[in-house]
Amino acid sequence: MAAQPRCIALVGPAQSGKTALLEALMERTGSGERPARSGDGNGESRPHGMSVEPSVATLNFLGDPFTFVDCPGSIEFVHGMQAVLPACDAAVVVCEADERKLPALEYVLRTLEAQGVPRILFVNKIDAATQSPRETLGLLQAASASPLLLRQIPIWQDGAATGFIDLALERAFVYRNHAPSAVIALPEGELPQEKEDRFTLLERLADHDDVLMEQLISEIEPDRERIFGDLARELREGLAVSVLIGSAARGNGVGRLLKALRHEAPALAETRARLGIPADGPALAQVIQTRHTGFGGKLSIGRVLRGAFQEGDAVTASDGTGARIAGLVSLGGGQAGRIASATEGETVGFGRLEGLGTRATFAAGAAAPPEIAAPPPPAPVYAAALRVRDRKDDVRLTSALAKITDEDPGLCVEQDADLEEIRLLGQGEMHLRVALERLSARFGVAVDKDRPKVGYRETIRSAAAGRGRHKKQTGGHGQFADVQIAVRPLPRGEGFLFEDEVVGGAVPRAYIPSVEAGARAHLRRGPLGFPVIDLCVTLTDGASHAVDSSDAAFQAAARLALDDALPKADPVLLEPILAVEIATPSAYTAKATGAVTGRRGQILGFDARPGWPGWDLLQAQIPEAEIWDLIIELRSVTAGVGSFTARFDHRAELTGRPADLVLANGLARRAG
Ligand SMILES: Nc1nc2c(ncn2[C@@H]2O[C@H](COP(=O)(O)OP(=O)(O)OP(=O)(O)O)[C@@H](O)[C@H]2O)c(=O)[nH]1
Repeated sequence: MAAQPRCIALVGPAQSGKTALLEALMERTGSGERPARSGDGNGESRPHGMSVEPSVATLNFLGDPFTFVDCPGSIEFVHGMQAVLPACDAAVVVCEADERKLPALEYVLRTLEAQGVPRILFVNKIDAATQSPRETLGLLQAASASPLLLRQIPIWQDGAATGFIDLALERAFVYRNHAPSAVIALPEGELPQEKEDRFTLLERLADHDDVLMEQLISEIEPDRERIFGDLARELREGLAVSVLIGSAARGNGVGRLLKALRHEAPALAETRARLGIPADGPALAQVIQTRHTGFGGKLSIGRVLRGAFQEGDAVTASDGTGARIAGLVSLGGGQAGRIASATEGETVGFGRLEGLGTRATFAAGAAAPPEIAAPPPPAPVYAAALRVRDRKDDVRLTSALAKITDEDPGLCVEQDADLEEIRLLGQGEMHLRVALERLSARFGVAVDKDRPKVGYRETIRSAAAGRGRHKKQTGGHGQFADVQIAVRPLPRGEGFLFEDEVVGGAVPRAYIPSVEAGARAHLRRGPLGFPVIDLCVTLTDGASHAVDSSDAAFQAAARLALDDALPKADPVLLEPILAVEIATPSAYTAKATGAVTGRRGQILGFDARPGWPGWDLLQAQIPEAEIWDLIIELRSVTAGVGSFTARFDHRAELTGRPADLVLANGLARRAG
């Protein structure tokens, strides 16, 4: 029986060569075609020179089937990896000997460590390396909680790596571009280094293997089986991380990587154990990605973690949602096309699982399976207000947005009824740009984006009185109402209060609600141009006319009375202040603090970030008006990895120059 397909994630910092590695893997295994990418069709060139979503390819190596999922590395798209990881058997972390990318590498490794995903490090771009692997390892170790095990060392000739020695195998290879490396005799000159590095590797393995420790002490040569057995166990148990070297661009080191995965990567049974899934039970899968084609077809990419699914099977997700598999398709690797069933371990496309999103766990039958935990999507850090170019597209925009947010859990949509604004929120400027390109290319909805508006309010700082007299004598029925009010400030957050202190029926009972309604409506726009809040309006006196008074007349008089009172009550702008939590490597905390204070923000304190050694969590308050591009500055001062979450906290008075600017902008907008 053929082995069950393994599913391996390719992850790592931006531009480290994950896509190049996937292409090299496919080339090496003769799986010709480029990996399938989202709905835009196979082999789409990458318009922005980076991966913006996971792409999946299946291939066969020496009879063993593999699915590789090439995950984006750029910080604005890296969240695409989160939903992929739980269902994978292992991850290959593609990285470089580049100190500047260390925080990004650490971010990826912390994520894998937190989820307990077994991992191998592939140090790429050995063709351009200038450091010895030991130096590289010293650098990279800082990013990994588990010890790194150097398993290969390069053979140098005239400053370039021309081959490598595999320390576990004790065999030397010479690189051949885009072809398997050829075995050569261990070069004499490399022997002392090889002995030293191999001993270091074995010593590390002996930390968890007493027999091996005995053998090393007694200078008995351990057999290969034991060494490979230990390497496989350490990978599975996360005790250590093997480090392989190579060049994806030249196809060097790719065969050894495949062999390591073939022999050492955990099989599905172990992945199930990691996820707490019993071996027995109905067929079970998890959705790692969702794709919508422009023509209404939804494809959920899922890994089968138990059993097998057939086309037409009824399934139930862990939240109880039921669906039917409309069709099954294989992914990439040249054989993309309809298939009748999906077997255990395979990663395939499930057609039309309506109501099931990325991360959904689903099982065959009517019973809801327990959910496989996947980390929640990242909180949005950048927003844009959307404006359709053609008003006719308003309705289509809503359904297209629903589809792109279904595909990409890092995106979300917010409707602000007050400000009459639809906002798209995501992980950064480029993330939103790509999303809008998708809206236009795939759903034919052309959209422009603006900086989101800020929900300013206004209030009053002192008490004042006002009078409104509405009187119209036209033809037959006249209109008459006279209203006297007092306004006074209320504590922040209390909103609006209406009191009636009229005595002796100066305003008839029936018209008191009219005064309140008129006041409420009028307060939607105060003297500064914004909704007025945190004030009490008291009806103190008034007058009516037996024939000419009406609900409308009293509402009009209430408005006039407010127009009289509010400007005398010392109106002031209120701006929303957000409670912000910033996560950053401690080395950049001081710079992150600077980004807060430079935005009229206030630092409340900071702490160590739980589970992230070497990181801080900074608590701050920042005005909403200043936060829209905070992420851009934050990333630029934290080697790209700083992030934040924000929520509304309170409103604060805004005075002086920033207030003048808001008011001037408001006037300019009103003028046209
Ligand atoms: N010198 C050298 N360059 C490489 C190697 N592998 C990849 N590159 C280059 O590194 C750049 C990034 O490669 P990609 O494969 O696109 O990187 P990626 O990790 O998929 O990028 P993202 O998914 O956007 O993070 C490209 O310019 C590649 O040509 C390698 O082995 N050696």
